[in-house]
Amino acid sequence: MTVATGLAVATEGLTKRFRSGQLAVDGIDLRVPHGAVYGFLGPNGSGKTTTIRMLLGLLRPTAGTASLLGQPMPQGAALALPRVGALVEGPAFHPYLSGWHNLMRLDAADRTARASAAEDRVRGALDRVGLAAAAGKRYRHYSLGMRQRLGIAAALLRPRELLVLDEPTNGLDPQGTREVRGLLVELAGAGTTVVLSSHLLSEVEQVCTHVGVMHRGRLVAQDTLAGLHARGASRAVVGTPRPAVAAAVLDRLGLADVVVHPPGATAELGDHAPQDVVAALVHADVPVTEFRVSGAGLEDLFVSLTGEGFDVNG
Ligand SMILES: Nc1ncnc2c1ncn2[C@@H]1O[C@H](COP(=O)(O)OP(=O)(O)OP(=O)(O)O)[C@@H](O)[C@H]1O
Repeated sequence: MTVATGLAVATEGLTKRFRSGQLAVDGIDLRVPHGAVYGFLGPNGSGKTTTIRMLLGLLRPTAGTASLLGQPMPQGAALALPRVGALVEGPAFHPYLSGWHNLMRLDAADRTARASAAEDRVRGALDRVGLAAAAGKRYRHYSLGMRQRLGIAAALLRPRELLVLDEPTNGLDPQGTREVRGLLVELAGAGTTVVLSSHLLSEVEQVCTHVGVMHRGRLVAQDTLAGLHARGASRAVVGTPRPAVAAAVLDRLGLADVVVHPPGATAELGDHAPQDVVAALVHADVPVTEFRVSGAGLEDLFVSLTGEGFDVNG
């Protein structure tokens, strides 16, 4: 049952079908290496939150397995979760208490933490998320961004090996967004593995080393950011009335991911020189009406993977 792994997060065939019949997560194999900042990217409703809830043991999978820091979930929750900081739909903060007192309450609930150092921990966590000046303000008077940052502060009350954050910059103003992103980069620099879900391609591009792309419950791509850039940057696009023959030529040349796409075919160009590809097509009597190397980058790649545009703001 244990997922044998040296990975910070790993799943095998992780699946969730809700009682309503909705297949929210459909057999995904996540691979998050230690030290990665993993962007879990996908449009709203693609299954990110459901996956994260399963990873944290908050929701039982219908099928498949998940492991967190080498522990099978949910069975190994007691061993794994103290090493994991999570932000998922915010912890239950008390509206009439200040940020400071809310964190003191959460800290007191952690029996493994030394009580005499509680004030230092809370001060440190509020400082890190830029809420020191608002520490005395009641939670109900916090803006959405401040609430989000308090949630992250709660996740940082003790040193964590892994942070799992569901849309951590959602609802933040540009300044708050920059602060949270900076904080994530800083934490990652100190060795913390970070998994963050986002529907913002630009956010994932800015802070992540690895990316998993969700679409309708399926993980349609998973790679390093550099690897995805390479895939997005260099596809050969051939226009021809003989797409099947063209595809066979591309395949024979060793191009990866050959797709027949009438009226033409496309494939990953990889290291191949465009002129060699054109020469081989012509040599094989493929009438080439168009040849180009698509270099439109990640956004186009994601559109081609998911059939949907991504929100590129933020
Ligand atoms: N408790 C539930 N019961 C039934 N269906 C659910 C439940 N929770 C989520 N879903 C459905 O599962 C699908 C995936 O939802 P999920 O919240 O995981 O997506 P998401 O990618 O996190 O999107 P968002 O960013 O909007 O939260 C959606 O179609 C959603 O309506």
